[in-house]
Amino acid sequence: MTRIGTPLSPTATRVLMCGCGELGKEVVIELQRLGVEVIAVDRYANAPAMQVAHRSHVINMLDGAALRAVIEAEKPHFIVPEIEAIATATLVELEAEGFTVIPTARAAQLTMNREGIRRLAAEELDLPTSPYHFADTFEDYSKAVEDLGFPCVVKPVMSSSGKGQSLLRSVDDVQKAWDYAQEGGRAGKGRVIIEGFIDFDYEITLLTVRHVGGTTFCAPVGHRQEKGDYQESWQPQAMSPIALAESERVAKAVTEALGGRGLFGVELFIKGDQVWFSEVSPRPHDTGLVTLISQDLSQFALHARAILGLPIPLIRQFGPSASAVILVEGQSTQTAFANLGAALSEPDTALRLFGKPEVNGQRRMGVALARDESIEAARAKATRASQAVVVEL
Ligand SMILES: Nc1ncnc2c1ncn2[C@@H]1O[C@H](COP(=O)(O)OP(=O)(O)OP(=O)(O)O)[C@@H](O)[C@H]1O
Ligand SMILES: NCC(=O)N[C@@H]1O[C@H](COP(=O)([O-])[O-])[C@@H](O)[C@H]1O
Ligand SMILES: [Mg+2]
Repeated sequence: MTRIGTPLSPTATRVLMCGCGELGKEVVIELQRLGVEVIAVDRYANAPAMQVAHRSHVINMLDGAALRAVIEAEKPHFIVPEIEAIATATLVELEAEGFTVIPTARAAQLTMNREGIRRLAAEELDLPTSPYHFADTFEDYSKAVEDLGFPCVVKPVMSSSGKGQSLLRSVDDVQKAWDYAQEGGRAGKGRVIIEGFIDFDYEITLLTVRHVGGTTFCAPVGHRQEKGDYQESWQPQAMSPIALAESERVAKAVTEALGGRGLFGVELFIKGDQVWFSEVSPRPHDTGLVTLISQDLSQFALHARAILGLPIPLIRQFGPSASAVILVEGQSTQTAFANLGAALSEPDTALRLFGKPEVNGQRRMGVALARDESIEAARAKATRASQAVVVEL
């Protein structure tokens, strides 16, 4: 479809975003720039993407009937999942009824649950992954830990941003890691994955876009995670030509298997020339926030173009760039961000403040962005900008 109508008129091109966090907000801004009518849906009011959409709905997106009701009422041309925790079985049904899900309903379904995507990658596509087991009971989980040995990693099968995830170093960690995984899953108690620990040199996200003209890779994004949650990312990550070629092979295989059009974040672990597939987001990736300063077409602009069937002839990379998150800890519904003059005092810096309406515990509320002459300098600059921001609860 290369035709875009007038928003709020009978010719409108309508996109419904399922999930309205910081990633969705930037996608919505890109869609708005192209004159798309955007309907935003999430579990709470005033979510970031709702603040830049034409209208919004607050529903429990894990409730298939509620999701169906909104979609049938809004009749979007494109349904764009932004988080994993959605009633994806309903998306599969809606797709069969003629709706278009980005990239595909099956991709959303397979990646909602770590088991779906892991079995596809390791068992069907034969891609290298960490060794793994799934377990539903403490007993099976203990056996799996014993089999894989220490260190190993346990995660709820349905979770993201490291929620419920633990690194087990010894038998002393077994019980508390289980308890945390049972609390941390987005959809409540249940199955976990236990993975052998990969002692990688570095990890990357290979942003891969499937568009009308084929598949294009962005320059690799390196990142640093703490407790399963991203702290900083940079682009380009230096890689050996062999590791890069292998990364692109893996990314191509997994995105081709998921199909459809859109931007994917393929997470890979690298040691020397060796590459392991970890997981994939069939949507923009948090570590890809760096592309807001590192590329002429950010991952969000690429997603918008791919969704709408618009060409992507070239992605221009602007050189060493970095992002550093702004995490807020505490409790507030009126967080303020001060000292912004200092945060933005250096050239080639930028900030995104997501406008999340509440913090209760720890929450990513913004990100600082920077470009410089080297990755080291860009990382240091982004971190300085992030740390300069003074949070008032
Ligand atoms: N098997 C493993 N070996 C070594 N490190 C791992 C392993 N699994 C996860 N990690 C580390 O934990 C991080 C988060 O893991 P993972 O991506 O599976 O969690 P997540 O909750 O899906 O996070 P997100 O939603 O942010 O992608 C990884 O990026 C990596 O740094
Ligand atoms: N790793 C996945 C990720 O970063 N997802 C992003 O975080 C939002 C949820 O934030 P919240 O937990 O603060 O509501 C999601 O809506 C998405 O934008
Ligand atoms: Mg991940």
